[in-house]
Amino acid sequence: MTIQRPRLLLIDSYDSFTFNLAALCRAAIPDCSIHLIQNDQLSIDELLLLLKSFSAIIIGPGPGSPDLPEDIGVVKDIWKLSECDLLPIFGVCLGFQSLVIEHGGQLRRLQVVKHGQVSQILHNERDIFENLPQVTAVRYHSYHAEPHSKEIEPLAWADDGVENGSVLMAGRHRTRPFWGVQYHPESVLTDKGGLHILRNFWALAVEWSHKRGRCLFPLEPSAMDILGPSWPHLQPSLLSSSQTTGTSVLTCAIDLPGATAVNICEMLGVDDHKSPFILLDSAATPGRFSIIASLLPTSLQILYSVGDVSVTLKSAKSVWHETLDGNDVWSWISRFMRLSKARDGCPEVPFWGGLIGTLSYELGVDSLDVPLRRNRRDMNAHPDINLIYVQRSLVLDTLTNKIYIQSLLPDDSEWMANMSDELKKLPSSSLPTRAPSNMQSASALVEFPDRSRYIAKIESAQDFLRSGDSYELCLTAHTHLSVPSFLSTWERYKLLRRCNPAPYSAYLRLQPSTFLSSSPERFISYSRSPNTLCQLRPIKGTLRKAPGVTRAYAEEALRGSRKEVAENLMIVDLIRHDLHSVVGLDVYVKQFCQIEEYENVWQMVSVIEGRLPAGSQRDDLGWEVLRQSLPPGSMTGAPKKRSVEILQKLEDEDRGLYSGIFGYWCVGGGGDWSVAIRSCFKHELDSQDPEMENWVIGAGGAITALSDPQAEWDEMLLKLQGVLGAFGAAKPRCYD
Ligand SMILES: C=C(O[C@@H]1C=C(C(=O)O)C=C[C@H]1O)C(=O)O
Ligand SMILES: NC(=O)CC[C@H](N)C(=O)O
Repeated sequence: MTIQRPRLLLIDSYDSFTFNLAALCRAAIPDCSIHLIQNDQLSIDELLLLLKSFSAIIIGPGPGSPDLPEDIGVVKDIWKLSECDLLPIFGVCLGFQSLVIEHGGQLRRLQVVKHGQVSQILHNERDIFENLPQVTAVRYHSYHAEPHSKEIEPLAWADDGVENGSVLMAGRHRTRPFWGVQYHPESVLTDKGGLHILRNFWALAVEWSHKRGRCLFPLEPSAMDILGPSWPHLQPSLLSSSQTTGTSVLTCAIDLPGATAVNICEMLGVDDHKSPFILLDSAATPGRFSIIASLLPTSLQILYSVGDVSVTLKSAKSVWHETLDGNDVWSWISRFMRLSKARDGCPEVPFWGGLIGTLSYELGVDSLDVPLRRNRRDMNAHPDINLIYVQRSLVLDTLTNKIYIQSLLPDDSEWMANMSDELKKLPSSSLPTRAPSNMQSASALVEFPDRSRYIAKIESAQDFLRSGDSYELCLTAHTHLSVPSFLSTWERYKLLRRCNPAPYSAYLRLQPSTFLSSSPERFISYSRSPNTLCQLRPIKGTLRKAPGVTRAYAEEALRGSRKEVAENLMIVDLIRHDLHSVVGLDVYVKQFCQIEEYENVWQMVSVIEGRLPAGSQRDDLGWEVLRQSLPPGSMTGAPKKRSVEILQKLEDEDRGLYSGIFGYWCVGGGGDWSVAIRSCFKHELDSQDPEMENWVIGAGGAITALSDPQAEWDEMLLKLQGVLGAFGAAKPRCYD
């Protein structure tokens, strides 16, 4: 007799924590395989045909309300299974609420919603809580369900005191094999109420199935066609093996104490504004390497905007298009990088050559299947993908003062020797950047977001949080600047670098867009294969630096604040989900809510890492995680899809390059991308007047139910302030 592996059906209601639940199930139920469907993917009749092949169903959390068909989908009908179709079911949050209300219970709104809040769970140590004395668990909910019939047996509660009184936290059906919890067993801060509960559920489920004599049928090929492969899985398109062939990277390292990225750029002719220029600048710690491209007239630029059926390729002399032939742009870029694979670069240098540039926020919105605003192409839109293939580069290690001169071109030793000679002639430091004396008189016309409008948007965001549609929303707005163009974009970048030096600074002149960054936030970095390690570093929690605001003060104000930790936790859980969806099980939180110091602010930063099982060969794993994780969770809120839909309505215009990402994918396989915040950008055609330039600065912050609208407005201005300095502008006094 063959022993069947347990097989779970996980129903997702478009949540951003679903793969965390899948990982928890794998840990609790050894060797189980998990098939995931969306709650609107199959009708109940289609689902009934598949159920005999599953050991149990897990119903995940989600935005919205369990009594709205568009939010709950097929889950509503699952509770009505006939005796012969019956199987064990476990519901989490939205799934639990549905269980209770479909068995006579009442759905109610919490008076004080709980998003990312940790509660003590009181229970009677029975059933799924057997052998569990203490449970502290994370809650993400705006509704709660009260059992009004004998059918549901309550198993656990949270005592919310005057806020909400006693709130049901778990229950089971008295006669049918249905269980559920209101809290989130899969959250990283849920202690004991996660793994043990799932294990206890599984023991009870096995016992019930055994008594019933229920046996598991194999999954037929037709069912596999509907369900797709089980999780975790490697998509075949991503199973490319690591090549040992490919271009050989030429590297020459020289010691140049005193050399700066600014000096090197100026030596390379950054002030010639007719051609593109690229600097990824580690202008502050923890940044270490600064990358400067030495571009050629033949350097290839790759441009794409959502909806295009081809990729536009450009060099100084020509423009041509390559059709996507029904494939998506992501696989086009993956293929490009596979064909550009290189070897033998210096292992300690993160970038040997490869793609550098920007990906817009809307590219991510589109990949979530959320509709974009109409007519976005009528304006001088920035391309959604704007990358340059860099074949010659200089990488400055700011720690050792070594410069690596690198080329992917064959027989390029003459260029390398000349470059080395030129670099040795550089003065040993650059002159300090000063604001030009006429800066104030020719200062910028600044159009700030309207305060009362922004506050009204914060309040509507909070309505969406109270109605259960989102747990956190990162609301943002653009500030538009019109400035006389007497200062070159490079001079402006140097001012920004001086006002707000940051680890992910950048000067990217990628026609038609010029993008200047002083970002503190890494989105994702991924190491070279094999055993690619992906790291994401979301920031949530911002505090202005001021006299008396010491590290100890910032620790207390950020790490000691329930509101700030909740904001950060929600994004940590969201990113764990994004990573689990691609890499499978090996995802962990390396750092939780640490305080980091930047030029003008203290920030609270978490670090989440994920790795494929040893031996897996996936050259584009990092790219796949990047693609699945856009837009960055710290810029959307959670659950991501519903939050982005809400933000599309609340915000007035496309975010464009702001909130997207910028960085590189190296021909050796690694990559490093940052979140495009504390930055500004302009389009080369956006001013009718050649004497004027129009710049955009985006800024915003995460709104939660605990947010104070005035404080959120101030936080948005604080983030704006660091960039306004590069324009000789300041926020209006009347806003203080
Ligand atoms: C939205 C911005 O920043 C984001 C929001 C943060 C917060 O809410 O504390 C911190 C860093 C970013 O993820 C911005 O800088 O414009
Ligand atoms: N996390 C959840 O599943 C939340 C369920 C529901 N949207 C609520 O807010 O109550």
